[in-house]
Amino acid sequence: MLDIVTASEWFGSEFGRPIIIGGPCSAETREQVMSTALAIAEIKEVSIFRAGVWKPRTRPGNFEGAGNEALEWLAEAKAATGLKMAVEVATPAHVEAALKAGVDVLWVGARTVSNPFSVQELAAALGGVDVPVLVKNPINPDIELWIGALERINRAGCKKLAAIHRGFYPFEKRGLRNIPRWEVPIELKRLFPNLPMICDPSHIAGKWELVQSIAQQALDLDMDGLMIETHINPSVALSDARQQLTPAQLSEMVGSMSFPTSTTTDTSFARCIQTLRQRIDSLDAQMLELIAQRMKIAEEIGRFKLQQNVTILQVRRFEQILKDRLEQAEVIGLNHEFVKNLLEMVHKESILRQEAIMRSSGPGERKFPC
Ligand SMILES: O=C(O)C(=O)C[C@]1(C(=O)O)C=C[C@@H](O)C=C1
Repeated sequence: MLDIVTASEWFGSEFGRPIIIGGPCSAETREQVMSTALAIAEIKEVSIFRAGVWKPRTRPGNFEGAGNEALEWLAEAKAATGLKMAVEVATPAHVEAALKAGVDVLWVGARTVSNPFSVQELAAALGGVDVPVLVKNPINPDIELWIGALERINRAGCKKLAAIHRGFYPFEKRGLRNIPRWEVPIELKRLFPNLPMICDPSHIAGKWELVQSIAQQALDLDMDGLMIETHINPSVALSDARQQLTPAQLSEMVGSMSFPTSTTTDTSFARCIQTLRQRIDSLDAQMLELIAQRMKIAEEIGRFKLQQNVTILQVRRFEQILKDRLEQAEVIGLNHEFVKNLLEMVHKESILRQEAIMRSSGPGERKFPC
């Protein structure tokens, strides 16, 4: 369990869903921070300005952030725009410097979250701190590590918590920069329904032109906000140049997106969805009943195999099943990958049941080849 307060209580009543965070990957110069912040402040939906001050880079020799000096630029941007300021912290010294400079929101990056030692040190530094802390997912889709970081920070006394989904490391570099694996943030939402979930479509997309469709997908999946990298002139950005939007593009994007709510008071919608859900309930019940019948048959086959000393695995038969069912799937409009996964799961369960039958056979019941 996480002991958290809702996002609407973070900064007073005017603050809430969706939480839109915009700003450059890195704070590079005073001019870049000020011009980006002033332009972003014109977009009424954006309430928080983000900028990396200390940049954890994969390889040495790249721009590693402007450091403490950038905190002064952020303080100036905050005074000029009224936007809340957010920075990434990776060490207790970062936490101390950021809070001293009046930073309003801290986030913990994917690499830091991947290391419980670092998270524990950060948690100790965050003890009793009242600013919101946003916890990015770890690099690999390890939900326990993500939950562990949230718990460590929460146990230190931080109640203004949110998670950020920024996708997971792809072993092959093609298509999106990070693999979304939407099922992971969905599972986190299921486990912690009151934990705000913010999506970072910039890191998932890796290219500015793909950011909007990922952002829309996140909102359709009931995420509570977006963190979008925005730079006054992305072509000269010192980090993540390819995935940053201009403030004008951010404004257009936010204006053209749909922000669905998780529920509605419309009574005809409620009636329709209730009828449709009842049909789904009934079909699910039939589906499970059919799977149970199929398993009983697999067990019966297992008992014959035991008597005749025949192997459980029948590759040719399973291949034939896959081929036939996938042909049928295509005709009736079911996704190939989905049906293949489903059949593989069903086959695995059949095998487990037949193995249990073999294991429970008494001595002498099993023949051995002569
Ligand atoms: O046909 C069989 O021999 C079965 O035991 C059934 C079944 C299945 O579940 O479809 C299970 C295991 C075999 O590898 C092939 C198919």
